Amino acid sequence: MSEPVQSNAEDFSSSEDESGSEESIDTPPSIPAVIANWYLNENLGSGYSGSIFKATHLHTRQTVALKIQYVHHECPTNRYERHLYPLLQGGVGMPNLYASGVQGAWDYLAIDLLGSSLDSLYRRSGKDTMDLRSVCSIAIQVITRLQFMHHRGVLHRDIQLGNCVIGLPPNEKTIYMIDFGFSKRYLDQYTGRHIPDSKLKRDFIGNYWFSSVNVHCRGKVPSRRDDLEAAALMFIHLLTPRGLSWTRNGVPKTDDAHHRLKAEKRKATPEGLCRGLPIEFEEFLAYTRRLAFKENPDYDQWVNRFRDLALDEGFANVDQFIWPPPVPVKPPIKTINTPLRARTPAVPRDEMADILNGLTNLDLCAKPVLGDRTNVQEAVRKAREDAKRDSAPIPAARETIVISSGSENSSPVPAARFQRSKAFLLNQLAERARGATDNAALARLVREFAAVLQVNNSRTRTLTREAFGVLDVLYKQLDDPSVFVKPTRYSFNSAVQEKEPPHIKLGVVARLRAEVPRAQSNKALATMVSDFAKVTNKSTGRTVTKDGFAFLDGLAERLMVLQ
Ligand SMILES: Nc1ncnc2c1ncn2[C@@H]1O[C@H](COP(=O)(O)OP(=O)(O)OP(=O)(O)O)[C@@H](O)[C@H]1O
Repeated sequence: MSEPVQSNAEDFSSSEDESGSEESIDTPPSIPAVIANWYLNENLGSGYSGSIFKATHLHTRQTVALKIQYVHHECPTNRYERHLYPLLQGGVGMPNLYASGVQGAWDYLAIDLLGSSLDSLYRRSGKDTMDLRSVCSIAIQVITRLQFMHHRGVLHRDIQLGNCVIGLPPNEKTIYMIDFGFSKRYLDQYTGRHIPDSKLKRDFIGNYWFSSVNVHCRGKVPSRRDDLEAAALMFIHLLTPRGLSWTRNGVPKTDDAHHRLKAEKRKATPEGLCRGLPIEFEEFLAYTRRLAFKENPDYDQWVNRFRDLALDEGFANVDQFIWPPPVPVKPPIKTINTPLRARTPAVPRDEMADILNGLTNLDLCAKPVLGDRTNVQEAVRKAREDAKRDSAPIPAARETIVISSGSENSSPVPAARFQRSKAFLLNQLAERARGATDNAALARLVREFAAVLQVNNSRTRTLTREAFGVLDVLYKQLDDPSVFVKPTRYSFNSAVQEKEPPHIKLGVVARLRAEVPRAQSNKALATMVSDFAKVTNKSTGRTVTKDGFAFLDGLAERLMVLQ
């Protein structure tokens, strides 16, 4: 899927012939059966500048991966790699280096023998996306690996799926970083100073698919932020059917094709790339792009975000990469927190016909369904009753306040009493949203929802569990009106635990506010409701901001248009 930019994988043919080459130094000799003390077994893979063999030590019988390279290769990466390995020894997911040297025409590195790369696991799965659990595990582990490498003063500079491999049993749940051929120290070994930035455009080092926009498209000097941006693109790629758009035509063969690829990569925004994905991915990519050249990334924050996302989705032991992914015990429950794309398993073609036939014969009974005009009569009658009930005055003795559409000027109510009333009102709203049969009814409910939140009392502007309940029902109705699930508690609980800087919320909510008038379908609105709930959920105090209320207004208006 991805190749280092100089690549055109070169094939060395394996042979028992140990004699040196008579030919020019441009032509590598045949690979011998033994290099130093290592007997070469099968070829595990070949990269741009060399090959990897499974190899056995002639005396100790230790088995390793032997990375060999012709000494006169134009890109002699082993020569650099052997100096980087010692800096990385001892870290989780960092291969051990057992021996290295040059024998005859061959420069070799003996490292831990590891398992399959993420690239080959993903390809062999035959699915058009990877499951969210696996991607969360990958995110947690890869960010942690980069944290370690950066802590040791080393940049990877070639993050890609082929360079992330799993261990062999018993380490098969650990992801290892390999291929430090393009790696570089970014801290001076004597002074500890960060390498300087430069205005000069430099030659590109990295890979076409995931190298950052700054490095790939603008010729900037790579730093820590670029390793993280590449990782973010890799995670998004795994969750995107058929992958990131610029990866779909294969490796560019001409300069023109390469220019087109760079233009496409440059113009892709985090929002555009992550539509329908859990908000964490978009925010992570945006975060990596905001980092300054020398800035120390907040790795822990992002590891925690991906871990919490996985917990919210009900995945256990997510720090471990388990492949193939464990089958969920229960079918996943869809809530406002459920990503739309990532949780939708790819359906094989032959199963699709059965599913469509099943849908044709589906008996929906009398259950009102948005958009299904044949079974709404009963629901319309109920809606009319609801509307009548809404406009009727509420008995004074009842412990609630009157909220009707746009009633922002309600008289102040003592806080404790209002909190109780608010919960009651929100539960009522959720109940009515559940029975809503068209977008106009939902639009009215959204306005009422905003009105309940906006009553002149600062405590009421926060999203309580009941408020999340309303958003959950709304999301369900917009996303898939034929099924209803009860709102889950964990969205509220996790909101209490998590604190995010407010600026993160503002960015997303402002975008939602700007985009809602252009939403093309109820599904698109459902995604926005989900994003709104999540970002408010994960922000300090769960406060609904001005942008948040503007978003709700826009949502109500859009629902009226999309009837
Ligand atoms: N330690 C290892 N254990 C098992 N297989 C490995 C190991 N290291 C590498 N491989 C396999 O060999 C392939 C090439 O390895 P690597 O990326 O280190 O070589 P390279 O010549 O630098 O390649 P590239 O041209 O992709 O940069 C990997 O994708 C992987 O499949």
